[in-house]
Parts: sequence; structure tokens; C-alpha cells
Amino acid sequence: MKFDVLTLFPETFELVMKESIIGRAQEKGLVEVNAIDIRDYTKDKHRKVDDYPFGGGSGMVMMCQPVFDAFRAVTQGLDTKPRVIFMSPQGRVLTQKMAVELSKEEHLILLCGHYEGIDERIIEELVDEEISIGDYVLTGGELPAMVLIDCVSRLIPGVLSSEGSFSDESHFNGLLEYPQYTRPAEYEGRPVPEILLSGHHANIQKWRAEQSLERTRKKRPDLYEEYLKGK
Ligand SMILES: CN1CCN(c2ccccc2CNc2ccc(C(N)=O)cn2)CC1
Repeated sequence: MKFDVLTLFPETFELVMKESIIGRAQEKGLVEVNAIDIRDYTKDKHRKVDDYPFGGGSGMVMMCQPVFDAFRAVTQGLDTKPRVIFMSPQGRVLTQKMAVELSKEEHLILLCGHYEGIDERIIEELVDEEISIGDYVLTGGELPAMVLIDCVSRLIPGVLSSEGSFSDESHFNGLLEYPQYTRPAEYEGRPVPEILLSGHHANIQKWRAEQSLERTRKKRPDLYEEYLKGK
């Protein structure tokens, strides 16, 4: 899976994306993350990428030319146009289900907006879909892009060391994860649930399934409803 990220802050990506799971996945050649600096494609001698909005208003808007040329640089020579996703508050809110769909793509282009937004003609012409990571306002699309890359990459076979954790992945089966404990068996008088020390794997699995159901019913009744429908 290849992610080409069009951004004004490529160094941010390099830092975060070489860490932990994504870093190892890149070393294994399972995932490739390229950060493309939109500013490298300005035609303007002051490397301008934004301008005042027509019609007035506060803030600046990202201009067409640098983004169009960065897009052309990334897609030239490709026989198929990769799916272009614009990280924006107006997009469909990202879910695990969408991440599973996206993990089937070979090549994704993620466009990160900044300032007060981007020229609408970029969205009309280049963007296939807008995705939001939740209903809140951020400074730029970089964090949403990193969130998408993380949750999609985890679903690519071979990226997670034990595919087992894949099946337990919270939200994967639509339920929240069961509680986790580790040594010591008692910490300052607080014990670990007996069942987990019993060694009865069938009972432990049953207890964990009950915990997942119970937690989802309490913490996320909306997910619980979904789950019951899907049964
Ligand atoms: C004050 N507005 C300026 C313009 N901006 C904007 C507009 C369009 C695209 C990107 C941005 C960058 N911000 C983002 C991005 C994503 C999310 C998300 N929820 O996924 C939240 N915020 C929205 C904020």
C-alpha cells in the first residue's frame, strides 16, 4: 500500500510515520508513505501557496496551481488515477469499516488542507472523497491523514506481528475491547479477576466476550445497537 501525502508540512510526517508499527511496515515494504511538499510546486518566486479569499473574509485560502502541479507530479506515468482523499471536516466520518475498504487499495493520495481551506476547484477537479476523523476543528489535515494512515496500515496483512490481535481489534467485531491486566496479580490490594489466572482458556474467552458486550452496552449503546442488528 502506497500513501502519497500532499502537505505543507512534510517533515511532520517523516517524524511520526517512521515510528513503531508504521515504521516497521515501511521497512518490510508493506507500506510506503511519501510526504510531498506542496510548496515545492509553487511557480511564484516567494514560494506562495495561499492567497486572500475572493469575496473577502478572514484567513487565507490554498491556491490551485501548487496543488494541481504537485498532484500531476505524483500521478504522472501512472496508468490509473489513484483514489484522492481530502482530509476535511466536511467529509464522511472515518470508521473501522471504511478503513477496511481503504486497506484494499494499492495507492492512495491524501490531500492535507491548511489555512482557512482550499480553493473549491481543487476539490471539484481532483478529490474523489472527503474524509473527516470526527466532528471537531483542527489546524490542518495532517493529523487526520496520520490517523487514517495508522488505522488503514494496521489492516494490511503482515503489518501487525500477530494477525490474532487483528481479530481482537476493538471496533473490528463492532464491540469494545475487554479489560486487560498484567503482573502483579495484586497491586496495592487490587486483585486481577480470578478467571484470568485460572488457565481455563474457554472460560477466559467466554468472560472476555461477556466483558466486551457489557462494556459496549454501557459505554457505546449506539455500537451495541448496531451489533445486535448485525447478529
Ligand atoms: C477553521 N477551519 C479552517 C479550515 N479547516 C479545514 C478546511 C478544509 C480542509 C482542512 C481543514 C483543516 N482543518 C481540519 C481538517 C480536518 C478535520 C477533521 N475533523 O477531520 C478538522 N479540521 C477547518 C477548520
